[in-house]
Amino acid sequence: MTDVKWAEPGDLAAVAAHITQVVSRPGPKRLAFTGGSTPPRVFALLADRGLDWSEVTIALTDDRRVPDDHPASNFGKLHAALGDCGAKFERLEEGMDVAPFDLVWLGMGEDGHIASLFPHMQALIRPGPSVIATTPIPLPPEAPFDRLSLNKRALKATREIILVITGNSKKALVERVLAGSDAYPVSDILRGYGPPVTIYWSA
Ligand SMILES: O=C1O[C@H](COP(=O)(O)O)[C@@H](O)[C@H](O)[C@H]1O
Repeated sequence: MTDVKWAEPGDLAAVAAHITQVVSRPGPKRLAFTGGSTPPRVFALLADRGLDWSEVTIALTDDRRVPDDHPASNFGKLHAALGDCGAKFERLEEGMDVAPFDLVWLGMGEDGHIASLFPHMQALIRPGPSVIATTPIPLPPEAPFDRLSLNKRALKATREIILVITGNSKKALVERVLAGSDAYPVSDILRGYGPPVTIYWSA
């Protein structure tokens, strides 16, 4: 069973501190960052820290299939905040395989989706590749786009996962999963076999 622990409830500074620790380890590091609305707030904290990113490769767990300059582009937001930091950026391309990570940072939607693995979706499942095309059903009104996503195997190929959630309803969903619900995409991350997970929650 996965080793899951809750971080002390706090703000997103604790998430930035966790990522800082990983970035500050000696040697090459591979990080996968989530999409959604929370990351830019953490990117802003990281950008202010003067970290040495020269041995860091940053990938995304998922993205919307939109141009980089579209407001819904996860890559666009990542690049706007950290594009000059010195890290190498690895773009998601359908059908590609990715090397294992040191840290995978996941967010979670109100429906329990992680990356762009939704409870109901069309996904092109092919043997092998880590990056798959997905289409949520129904398309969420706030981001009605086809997606690219790391599959679960790639998300779990990491030394550790941090799951960063905000709000009481997402906290309640995670508590249901930890109490035994297998109904959500996040269930397998928290209750299947895989790397240790630290959950960061803030109101
Ligand atoms: O659409 C997405 O949103 C979720 C939740 O992100 P939030 O920061 O807006 O709560 C995210 O986990 C996922 O990667 C992304 O595709």
